[in-house]
Amino acid sequence: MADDVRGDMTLDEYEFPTSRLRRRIEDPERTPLVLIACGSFSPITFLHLRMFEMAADYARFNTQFEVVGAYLSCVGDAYKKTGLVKAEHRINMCTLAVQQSSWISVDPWEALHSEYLETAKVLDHFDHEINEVIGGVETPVGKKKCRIALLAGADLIQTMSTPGVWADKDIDYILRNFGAFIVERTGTDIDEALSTLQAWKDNIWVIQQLVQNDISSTKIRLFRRRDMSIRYLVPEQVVNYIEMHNLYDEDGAASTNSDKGKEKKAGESSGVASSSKG
Ligand SMILES: Nc1ncnc2c1ncn2[C@@H]1O[C@H](COP(=O)(O)OP(=O)(O)OP(=O)(O)O)[C@@H](O)[C@H]1O
Ligand SMILES: O=C(O)c1ccc[n+]([C@@H]2O[C@H](COP(=O)([O-])O)[C@@H](O)[C@H]2O)c1
Repeated sequence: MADDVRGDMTLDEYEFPTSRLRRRIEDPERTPLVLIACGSFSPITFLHLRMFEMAADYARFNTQFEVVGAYLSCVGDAYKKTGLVKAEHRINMCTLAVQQSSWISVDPWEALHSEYLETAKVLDHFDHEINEVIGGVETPVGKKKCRIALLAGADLIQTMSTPGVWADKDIDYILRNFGAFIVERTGTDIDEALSTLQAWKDNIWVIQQLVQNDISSTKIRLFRRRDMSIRYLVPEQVVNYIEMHNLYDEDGAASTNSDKGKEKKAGESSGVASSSKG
């Protein structure tokens, strides 16, 4: 049965989405892996979706893991980041974006909370639902617990070495118990980003982008404000949703916070020509 995931649902109506989670693996040598991408997704882009495919290929060719599922978890409105539209819209856009995927799900649990939830708590939630409630996955040698791992871009892991962004105990907790698959990102020096995280290097897997893709949600928002096309940068259903709800347009009515201040920086780096609107 399809999962019921709607941006306007409440926590009381929430059920953990399981329809795209594979319940069995055939190779007894492999460890089942579930990838969790945490972020704003304001809006979700094709690069966010590509991250899952890149990580699955990486895991298959370079590790003993076997991917059995993946989740997008949108941060809640309390995060108050620049350009964040309401969680309701972000959940709906993510749900539309993964409609064609057989293995990527959207879990609205984090975003349905009115208070901010640290990523360590979000990963605990997945561990609880998948390994305690469901009990892991079947293998020819009995049930195995899944490895739950964070999937993130290099910029996110870099924030772990920026003082004051993450609690030290959370970095240790996440990288010791879960680990992270990190996708290279233009503009972030991966060696520098990892230099302070050497204690957990065995739990950090770095994925090269073989086709460099520098899409960012910031640029999508910027294009919208300048009345430029965002088609083929985000899934078609997401384009339609953004247009139907007038998201990321000039007045930013649906936003939890404004994008002011980010526009110039993003415009400079993306080579976007100034328009009369910009
Ligand atoms: N072009 C990219 N290359 C690698 N990782 C990316 C890229 N775009 C986003 N990510 C990763 O996707 C995750 C979710 O990111 P997020 O929602 O913040 O997107 P973003 O495009 O970075 O957003 P914004 O532009 O609003 O800061 C993060 O781990 C981020 O590092
Ligand atoms: O748990 C933390 O302390 C923590 C500190 C910084 C960032 N995060 C998470 O990292 C993600 C960053 O998303 P973004 O859009 O700011 O790149 C988002 O899911 C945040 O909740 C989490």
